[in-house]
Order: sequence, then structure tokens, then C-alpha cells
Amino acid sequence: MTKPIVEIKNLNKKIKGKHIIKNLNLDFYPGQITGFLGPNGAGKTTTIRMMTGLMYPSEGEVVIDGHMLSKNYEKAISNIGVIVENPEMYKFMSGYKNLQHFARMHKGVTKERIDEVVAQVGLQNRIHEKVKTYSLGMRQRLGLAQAMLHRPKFLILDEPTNGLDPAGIREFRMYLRKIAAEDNVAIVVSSHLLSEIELMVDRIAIIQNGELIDIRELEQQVAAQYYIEVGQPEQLIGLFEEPLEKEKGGYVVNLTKEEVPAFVRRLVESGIDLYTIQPIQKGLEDQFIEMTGGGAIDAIR
Ligand SMILES: Nc1ncnc2c1ncn2[C@@H]1O[C@H](COP(=O)(O)OP(=O)(O)OP(=O)(O)O)[C@@H](O)[C@H]1O
Repeated sequence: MTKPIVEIKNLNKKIKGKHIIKNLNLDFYPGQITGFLGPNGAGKTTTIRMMTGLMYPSEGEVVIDGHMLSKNYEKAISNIGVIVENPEMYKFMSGYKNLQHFARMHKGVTKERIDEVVAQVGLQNRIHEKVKTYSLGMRQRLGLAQAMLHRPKFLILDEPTNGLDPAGIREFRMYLRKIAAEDNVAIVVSSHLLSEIELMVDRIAIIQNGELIDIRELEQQVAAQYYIEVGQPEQLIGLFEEPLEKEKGGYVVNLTKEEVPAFVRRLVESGIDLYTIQPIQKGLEDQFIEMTGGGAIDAIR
């Protein structure tokens, strides 16, 4: 396996005698998106504050690209990009001017790099308009562009989908995945809502009462079942060995993706009209209930 870009080692935080973060160990890998999940008050913000050097751990260490945050702050922190809930932008300036402004805070951010991040978040057509004319989703994407300007190897997003509608979340998700793949950045997305990040992340780390209670990579969500609607359902019987289960006027068939073309060919050859064929995806919530009997889900509700 590739080397982690960020290592959290035995992190502890005590405030006024209260043990808020307990022996946290967690690594982040290039190109991987991790969901940092936990109920309100679990300790996500406190952990992020320690990862970004805004708070000292009581014990333990954060190592970023081989640099210890406590000993080599400048080098360690130069590899991080952060997006907070509502990125601070100058609303009366254009998106482009905002990026130029933030680019000055880092060494070596060229005009080409600005254009590159603008394209990465799909804001080319609106970048010269004032930020106050942007939708919330566009502002979030501008925040993403800003955080990526200096080519960080580790990107932290604290509750990035707050306030976004489902379409906005979907869009944001797409850009985030693109950036993780194109720039090979390790990304951590904190949230207290499983449903908002489940399709965004490759694995999740669940924290509760300051303790990491579960960490697991999500299976690639490959559908093994498809929902179909056909014109002549009575002809299906006898044609396929698998029992066909009826649902909402259509049928559920057990198929892998590879088997779909042959299945469709067989329908056509048998004179059956196919109106719909749709993969049935299993959500993370279902996976978790299957895997844990509901324990981990209960923890984050
Ligand atoms: N400065 C502080 N003094 C005392 N307690 C604190 C302090 N900062 C955080 N806490 C406590 O530590 C715990 C973890 O808080 P934290 O903000 O990290 O949780 P969180 O997971 O980010 O929650 P949320 O989703 O609500 O932001 C909470 O019980 C909080 O009350």
C-alpha cells in the first residue's frame, strides 16, 4: 500500500480535566477520500483543529508528509488545504479576483494554476462575475478552488455540504472526486450526516465520545441486482433460471454488470420489449446494518 500522507498518532486532548479526544490513530492516503463521521459533540472539530495546528494536542502527534506539526509547523502546514463551513470570500469582488487575492498568500501560485483550479471546479463561465451573484454551491466550489491553489497534498473539509440542496451536494461530490483523482490529494470530509457523504467517500472513520469506534473502506458499490420493466412479463417466466422477484410493477433480477448485455440480448431475441433497466445500489446505511447489525449506525444517529 502507498505511504500515508498524514498520520495521526495517539492523539489526545484534555480540556479542563475533560478527556475530549482519546488515543486517536488515523492515517490518510493520497487519492483517498475519508469521511470523518460522528454525532454532534463527538470531537470532529477538535481533531481538525489539532490537524491544522489551531490547537495543541495534550498528547500525541500529527505528521504531515513526514513533518511533525509540533516540530516543523511551517513545512507541515504548507501541505494542507482547508475549507471551512462557509468559506470567507469577498462578495463584491469576482471569483477570479478572490482567487488572485488568496494566491498572493502562497509562493509560486501562477496565473496558469488559477486557471487550472477554476476549470477543475467548473467555474470557467462565471469566474469573472461578482461572488455575490453566485449560488451557495458555486461559492463552495470557489472555496474548493481556493483551498487547492497551492497544490496541497491533504485537503480538509469541515461539514462542506451544510446548506446545500441535494443537487448541490451531487455536484460538489463530483468535483471533489475529480480533484482527488487528478491531483492525488488525500481528502477528509467531516460530517454528522452519513447520507450526505456516503457517495462522496472511499472509507469512513466514525468517532464517538472522542474515540474512533470504526474505520472501514467502503466496497465499490457494484450493483448485483437490476430493476427491469418489460412489455411482456409473462414471457420472462421460463426464460431465466433465476427466480424473478416482482416489485412496483417491474421485476428485480440478480445480475452482475458483466451479465447485462447478454441478458438484454436474450430479451430482445425472445421478442420481449425492455422499457427500463436500472442498477439497484445498496446504500452505506444498508451495508452497515448488514455488517454491524445496526450498532455503528445507532452510534451516529
Ligand atoms: N474549549 C472547550 N472547552 C470545553 N469543552 C470543549 C471545548 N471545545 C470542545 N469541547 C467539548 O468537546 C467535545 C467535542 O467537541 P467538538 O466540537 O470537537 O465536536 P464535533 O464532533 O465537532 O461536534 P459538531 O458536529 O457539533 O461540530 C464536546 O463535548 C464539546 O463540548
